[in-house]
Amino acid sequence: MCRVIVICNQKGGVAKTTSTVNLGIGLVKEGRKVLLIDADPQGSLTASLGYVEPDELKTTLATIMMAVINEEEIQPTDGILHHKEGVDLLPGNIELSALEVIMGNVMSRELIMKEYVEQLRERYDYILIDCMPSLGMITINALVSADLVLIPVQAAYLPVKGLQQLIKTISMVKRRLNRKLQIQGILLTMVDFRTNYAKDIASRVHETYGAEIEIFHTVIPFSVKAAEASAEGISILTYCPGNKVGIAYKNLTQEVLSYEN
Ligand SMILES: Nc1ncnc2c1ncn2[C@@H]1O[C@H](COP(=O)(O)OP(=O)(O)OP(=O)(O)O)[C@@H](O)[C@H]1O
Repeated sequence: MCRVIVICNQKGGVAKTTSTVNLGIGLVKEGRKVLLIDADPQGSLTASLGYVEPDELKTTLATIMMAVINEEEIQPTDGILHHKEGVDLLPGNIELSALEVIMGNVMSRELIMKEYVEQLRERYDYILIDCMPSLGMITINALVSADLVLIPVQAAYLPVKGLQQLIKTISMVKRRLNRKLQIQGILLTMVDFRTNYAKDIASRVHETYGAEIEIFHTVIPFSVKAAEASAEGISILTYCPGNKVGIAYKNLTQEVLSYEN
């Protein structure tokens, strides 16, 4: 059974892309077939897997969604790239911004991505969708396509307001468009264990949301190696396997796998 996980938070720079890459490749290393979809016009997921000029790619999530809108014939594998670490990637680029505007006039516009993702379910064990930092129509499409939402939260400020908006949007999508949608958990990222502040934020997230939402036991520490790995176009699991961030993503992978049972 394929599981579609959306990595989502409308706050920018909270490690959505880093978590998509390292959880995705972590799952590949555990023998799962994984597709990553870049649903961010910045194309950071695409770039951090080594395709450093996302805007030059011909077939991307935007062109595929446009083909669905125009009812053109597409093969499910069109545009999918194979990364050297064994993960597949449907790239994304700036054309997603234009698409978001065009979609304003399209009938059943929330369902476009789902129509495509459904065709891919039989080919993969996991499909991870990396969202842009906004709750616009592309992100809504990702939530409608998904089974689970993973919410990275940077332990650097108290994210209460932003998270409430996100949780409200997820509940609305669940009520109106995708009844099976579940929040898999909040993932605390970039935690600097040397500071009391980070520890304080972590415990306040537990106090505020712990009763309502799962919080992953795994916490992702802060390390500059995370940025170095993405500049090399590979996961931190391969770039620096013994690094604390790599170890944390391996633990996160095990937690995600434990939901298979
Ligand atoms: N554990 C970590 N320790 C230190 N730096 C990190 C860590 N995880 C990610 N980063 C860095 O933080 C920055 C933001 O991370 P990332 O791009 O994954 O966030 P994002 O939520 O996807 O951003 P956006 O909202 O712009 O799409 C990047 O420079 C990344 O390399």
